[in-house]
Amino acid sequence: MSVKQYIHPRNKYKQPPDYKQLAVMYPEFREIAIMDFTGKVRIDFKKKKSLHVLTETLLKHDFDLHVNIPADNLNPAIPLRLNYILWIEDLMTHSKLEMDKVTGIDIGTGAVCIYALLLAKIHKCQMLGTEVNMKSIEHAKQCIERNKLQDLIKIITVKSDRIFKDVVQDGKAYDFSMCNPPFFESEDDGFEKISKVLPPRNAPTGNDKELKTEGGEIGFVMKMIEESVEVKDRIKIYSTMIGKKADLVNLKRLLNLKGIKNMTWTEFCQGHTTRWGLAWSFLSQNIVNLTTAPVIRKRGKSIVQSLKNYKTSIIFPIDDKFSCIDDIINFLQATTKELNIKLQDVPISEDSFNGWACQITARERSWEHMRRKRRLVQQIALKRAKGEDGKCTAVNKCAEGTSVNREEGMKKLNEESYNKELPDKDVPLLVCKLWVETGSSDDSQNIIMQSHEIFRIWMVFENGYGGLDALHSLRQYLINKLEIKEKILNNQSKFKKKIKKLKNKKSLL
Ligand SMILES: C[S@@+](CC[C@H](N)C(=O)[O-])C[C@H]1O[C@@H](n2cnc3c(N)ncnc32)[C@H](O)[C@@H]1O
Repeated sequence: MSVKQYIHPRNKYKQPPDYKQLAVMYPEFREIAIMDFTGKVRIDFKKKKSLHVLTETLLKHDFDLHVNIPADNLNPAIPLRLNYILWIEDLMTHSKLEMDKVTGIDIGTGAVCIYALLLAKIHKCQMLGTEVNMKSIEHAKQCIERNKLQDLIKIITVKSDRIFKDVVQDGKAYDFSMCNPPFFESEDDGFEKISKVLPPRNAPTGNDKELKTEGGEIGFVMKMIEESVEVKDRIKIYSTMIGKKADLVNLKRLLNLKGIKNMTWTEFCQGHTTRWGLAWSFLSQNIVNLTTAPVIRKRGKSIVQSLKNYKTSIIFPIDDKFSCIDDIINFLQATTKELNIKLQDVPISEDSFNGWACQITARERSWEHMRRKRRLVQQIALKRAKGEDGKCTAVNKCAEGTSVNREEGMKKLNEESYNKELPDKDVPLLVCKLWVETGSSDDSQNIIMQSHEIFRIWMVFENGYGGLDALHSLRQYLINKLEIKEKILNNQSKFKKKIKKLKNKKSLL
């Protein structure tokens, strides 16, 4: 499957640029173009100069923008920048805002103020670029003047320990903010780190000042989120690009911790690199609902599907009660604690699974006791109610002694099942892994274009004398406790048939 299929559908670089045509039209491009013996024109991506010339040529050819990228500055690769801009367009349209009327902020606009230039040129957006580096600011201003976009773009200098506070102090409101944050920790040598892992496909570009920040990318975006809580809806939609999937997962958790549920994320796929976009808003979902905004997410086969052990799942739609993975994690942690089930987090490699995993070990069918306990309490309440009506005094008598009877009953019940269930106290009843992930309700698609999101809790059997029967009974308990019986999207008839078949063969327990 081509990587290009995940690029935004309106991104013109879905089709690679025609290098031959560019070489014919632009002498500076001709200088870096290489023609092979078949007559095919290519460029050397390992040369910094070639990357800069390619970007300058594409800006000129496709957008009528005239810039020169300083030799020691970051090369703003256009297909990625365009993917981000197209997502901003989607978010604005989804929020019923017209692109030619919106005002945006580009945090850390850089020496070429690339996002501001493109948005002003394509849509006539009013843009404010913020920057800490004086040299970049000077160069960005030259780019704006050269392209006669002074009426649409303004650049301001900000202090390096602030993100929005210097920007919105004049009381002005903005429709969106965007940012390509500095990626590396101040202490890191990012380039060295990258080149140690992989021989780079493209020459690294950019200097320490524009690429490094205290706390790295995650530190920068955390500060952005903190400040956004103060600035609130003076910016309608906050957004940022993210370079590492692990950072995306942690930042989504931070938003959730702050109670910011009106959020979304997407993938920017172009060629060999993937980046992510995260957006959030403090506006009510009646005004701007990011949770239903268009997104592009590669389906990617999660590693759970390739696991050999028997597995079943609970699939249900995301709603207000369970709106993000953290809600499910909290639910599972609380429920297993209540049931005296051991739960241990399972570390997972960041690229193979976009979710959370744990291993649980149950020594007894504590969930069944819970169920019986609940039924008993319900029965007692019913009996009491009948007694209060005066219709059933005999039962009422029985209800008077309920607490004693109930405790005794439960003790007996526990003893009975303990003796029955634990043939060897060292062998657990059930060990299984739980994998929690989000996905789309339409499994037939490779790309998720709209966030009709669902939760999938995979239950993967590991061992235990309770066998698949225990796994299935715990699954049922979780469904009841989640109160999703009516909403569940996968029915278990196949599973039940399989259990029945296995039981008949006496291969269970
Ligand atoms: C990775 S570069 C992105 C440049 C450009 N936006 C792009 O996408 O090519 C990050 C930029 O953020 C700037 N920067 C760092 N801290 C900042 C802050 N607190 N406020 C605004 N800009 C900052 C850096 O100087 C650098 O130019």
